[in-house]
Amino acid sequence: MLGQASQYVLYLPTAALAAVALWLAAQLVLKPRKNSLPPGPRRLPLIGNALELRKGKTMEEMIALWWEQYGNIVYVNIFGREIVFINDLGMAQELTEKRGAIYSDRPALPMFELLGWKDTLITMPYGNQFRKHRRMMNAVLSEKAVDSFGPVQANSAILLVKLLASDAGKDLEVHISTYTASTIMKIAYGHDVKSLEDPIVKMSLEALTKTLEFGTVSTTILDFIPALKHLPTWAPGAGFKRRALALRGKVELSQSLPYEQVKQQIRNGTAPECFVTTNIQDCGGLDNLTPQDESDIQGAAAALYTAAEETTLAVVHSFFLAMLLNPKVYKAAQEEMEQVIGVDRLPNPDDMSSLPYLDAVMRELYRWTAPTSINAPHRVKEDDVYQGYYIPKGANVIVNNFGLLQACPEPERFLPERFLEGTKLGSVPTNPRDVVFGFGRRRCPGWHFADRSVWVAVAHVTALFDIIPEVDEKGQKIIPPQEFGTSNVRHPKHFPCRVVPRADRKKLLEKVLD
Ligand code: HEM
Repeated sequence: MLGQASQYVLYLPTAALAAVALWLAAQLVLKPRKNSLPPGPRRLPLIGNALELRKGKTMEEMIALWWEQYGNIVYVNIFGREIVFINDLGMAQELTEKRGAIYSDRPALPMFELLGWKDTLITMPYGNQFRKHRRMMNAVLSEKAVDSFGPVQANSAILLVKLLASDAGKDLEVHISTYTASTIMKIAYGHDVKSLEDPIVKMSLEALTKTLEFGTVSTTILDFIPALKHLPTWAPGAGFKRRALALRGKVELSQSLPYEQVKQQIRNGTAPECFVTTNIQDCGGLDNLTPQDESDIQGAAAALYTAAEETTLAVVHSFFLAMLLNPKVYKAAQEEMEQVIGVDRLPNPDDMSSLPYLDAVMRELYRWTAPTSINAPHRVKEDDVYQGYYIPKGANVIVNNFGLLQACPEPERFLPERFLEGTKLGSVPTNPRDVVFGFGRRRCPGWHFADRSVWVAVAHVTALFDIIPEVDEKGQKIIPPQEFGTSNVRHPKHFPCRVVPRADRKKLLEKVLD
């Protein structure tokens, strides 16, 4: 008979084998290997799927192709940058909300940094500084706080009405842009804006639009091959760097100049109440500001304008196109407004809940426009497993907002009825705001404010104006095509139209213009 100790010796190889088997099983179950990455196009060594990008004209087209071929979760690797595209609302919410602790980071955005955007929430990694900026923003942009902006938004709406009445909407985009700038500049810096010729707005707008020309955030050449930022400016292929550095001075000035203006006003005792003054006071006043406080307040204020301008413009501009192409819808919205608030006063946000048809128009507007067709990337902080798929640490999870909002019958048609009767809704969520403003802990902090701004503009226009086709030299109506650009924020392409006072609202309009 063997002693106890010898028995253990005999069992050792078996135990070791069992341990190895268990370890292997655990690796397979808990940490699926690379071959269980989500489906996606076949990758080539080093360049991964870079050649795939030739197949579609835009990122949206590429994603649509992959979606069709591989399903709701697609893995793509471009020069080592791992991207997981999500084409399903439930998946998007599960990952970014329920697993928000690890799905709320942003990837480094070297092109943004090269361009001089600093301490801006939009590109900030998930961490303490992120939480500080979200807190600063929530203090002024929460649903409750936004209630207090009623007078600012009403004044900006009057400015929009005046501009539209001045030239029958000939410079439509300029007027909407002025409207957006006037609300956000007032809130951020207490700065009154009457036109886009305002020097601060002019500079900020140029910095923003030229930045967007560099490509969709996180999908520029530099985002895929960050090492390219070290190319000397004279090198062939370094054109992007020369252009970026040429713009950098303007980007930096667009952040510092309005901020310095408020500081000067504080010194003079003339500072208006606004985001910058409130935050300087919260830090104990000018004398107690640390350099990091200064950089944070400056960056956060600039982010307000940067994030608000193009997005709000895109949605309000799309409203004009939608109403021009769908006169019956517009007529129905006007009739509802007439029945509910009459003809003697202008609508205000207190009327929102009494105008269900207009609300359905707003929902369809967000769906149809899909202003942020590709959501901003959420970087994964740790390896994860989702539905058996391995999601590697560092991957960028990008939700295909456009795809989610197109998942209904006749997606190209503007049909507010979808949201009233639930018909032709397909798998589009009943509130497209749950998609267009993003997800989880990175969801747009300005969304209450943005939604109000869009509603106030849309309601004022509906109350006072008709939107009719322009005519050509032969007197024929020009019906523009339903076309959108391909930039980061989805805008309608320029289209002609006339915005004329409603015949039976002239008195009210005169009162407004007085
Ligand atoms: C219709 C207009 C707007 C749309 C469609 C929109 C949409 C979005 C989306 C999709 C994101 C990314 C969310 C994510 O990563 O999941 C975002 C982020 C952001 N938005 Fe908006 N937005 C709008 C207006 C505004 C306004 C008016 C403000 C400020 C007053 C604002 C401030 C921001 C900021 C600061 C971020 C960055 C948040 C972060 O990274 O944590 N946005 N927005």
